[in-house]
Amino acid sequence: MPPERMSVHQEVESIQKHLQDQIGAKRYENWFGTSTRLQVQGAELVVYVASPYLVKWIQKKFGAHLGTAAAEVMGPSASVRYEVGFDIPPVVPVKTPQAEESTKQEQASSDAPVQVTHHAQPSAASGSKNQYSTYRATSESNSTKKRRIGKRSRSLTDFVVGPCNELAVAAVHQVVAEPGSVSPLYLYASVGNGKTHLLESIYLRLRREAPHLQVLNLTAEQFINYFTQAYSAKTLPSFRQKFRSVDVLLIDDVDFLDGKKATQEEFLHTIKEFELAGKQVVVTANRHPQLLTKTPDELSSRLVSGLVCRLDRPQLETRQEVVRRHAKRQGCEISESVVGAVANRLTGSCRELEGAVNILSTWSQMTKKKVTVTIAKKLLSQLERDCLRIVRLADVEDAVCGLFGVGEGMLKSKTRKQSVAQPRMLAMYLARKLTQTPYSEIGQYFGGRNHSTVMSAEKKIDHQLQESGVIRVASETWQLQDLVDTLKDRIQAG
Ligand SMILES: Nc1ncnc2c1ncn2[C@@H]1O[C@H](COP(=O)(O)OP(=O)(O)OP(=O)(O)O)[C@@H](O)[C@H]1O
Repeated sequence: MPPERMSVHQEVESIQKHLQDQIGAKRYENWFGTSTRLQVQGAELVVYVASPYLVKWIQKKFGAHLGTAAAEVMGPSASVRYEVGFDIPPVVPVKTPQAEESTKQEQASSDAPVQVTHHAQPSAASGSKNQYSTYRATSESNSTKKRRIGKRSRSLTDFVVGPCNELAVAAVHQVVAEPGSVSPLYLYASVGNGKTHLLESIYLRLRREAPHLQVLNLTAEQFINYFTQAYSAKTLPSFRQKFRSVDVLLIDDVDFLDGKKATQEEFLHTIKEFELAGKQVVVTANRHPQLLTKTPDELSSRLVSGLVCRLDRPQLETRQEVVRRHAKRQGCEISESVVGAVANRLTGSCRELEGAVNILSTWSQMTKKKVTVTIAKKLLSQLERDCLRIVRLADVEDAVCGLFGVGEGMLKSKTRKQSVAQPRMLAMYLARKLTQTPYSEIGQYFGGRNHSTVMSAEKKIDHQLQESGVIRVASETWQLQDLVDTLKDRIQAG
């Protein structure tokens, strides 16, 4: 019988001890004291490192030691994976047997017996084995997102495909089958509809099926951080070399770059290099490249030059399947009527659906009762009441001005210049659709205009939407539907 394994906490301690013995206490303290953390996950030793530069360094200098220590403590099939993250998790928690079990279940339900950047060598075999490195950047793009370290990885098989996202999913399959063939791939959607999930799926698939490729997965905010750090430290050449030497670049939330001139320029050069080398870039955003209004034309036209796919809000069948699968993952048994009740009620995003299932599941665990349709409806109406956001006219005004770069107060001015009149018309339309405000009050708000002006704005935009029309503002032409969807999402998200 194989010897029983220690707890993960003991294993980490033991690996740390082995490392100290191999490299000496001082070097250990220097390199593994504060800027690196170790975690044991199943048969993997995960080495969390503070920056991509450090990853290379740690792999080169200590890859073999880490491999040896992992093999000694966890057994010869142990493997070592490196993760990059600003939010390095605190010292490894001691896992309870239940936690261990749930980790195993999560791993089993994930696409991957996800695999590792390189296998640990039981003997003094080397970091040179480690001819490929797959980074995973793990700090978050903005405060609204949770960090991904320790979170369930989201795989392609977990992703529910429906008419709302099938083109995007087909493109993702193409990217993993032949990296570089659809580049740049630009995926955009409103919040919670699968952008990050698809990016992570690409990362996982490539790590498993093309481990020789270097894949860099990070958020646009991290890109900015690395860039500004390199800029201040005068290490831009090394930054460029590191970023441009990877084979596949995955960047989440590129809308975050909007208006950040210096980083946009750097990003543009990065994309150009990738294009020249026939390498793959995949980016996600909350809107079409054309609606990145503070982005230079050269960059937005690069971004549309590959394939641009929208992930629409999920239709009923997709929502139902998301609910079923998430309930199953939560171990929460729900009937088809409950699935229907949730999916009919929440139409916005998959994240919303998962949140609702979490509430039902928690209720069921706490009360030890099965969720009925009546209970589900009651819990969901409480949820809706708590989350209800009241849209004000000023929210509409802010969102429209922000998107078109119209100065404060201009929508309320008398000017009839097209660059202001068109956004104003759109603002009136959105005010009518998203608030309960009467026509006369909307007219009053936007510069003391008559109620008939608001009525005609509503009618005109409705008509143009039916005709799949475009709207011209200044020298730009916009797809009206995209514009309206983007603005609605922003206003409702607050
Ligand atoms: N089609 C889908 N099938 C299954 N799960 C999905 C699908 N779309 C989204 N989800 C789930 O919904 C949650 C939110 O998705 P994700 O984080 O990818 O959203 P996002 O589009 O990146 O949102 P944000 O704009 O906030 O970054 C995740 O848990 C994800 O796994």
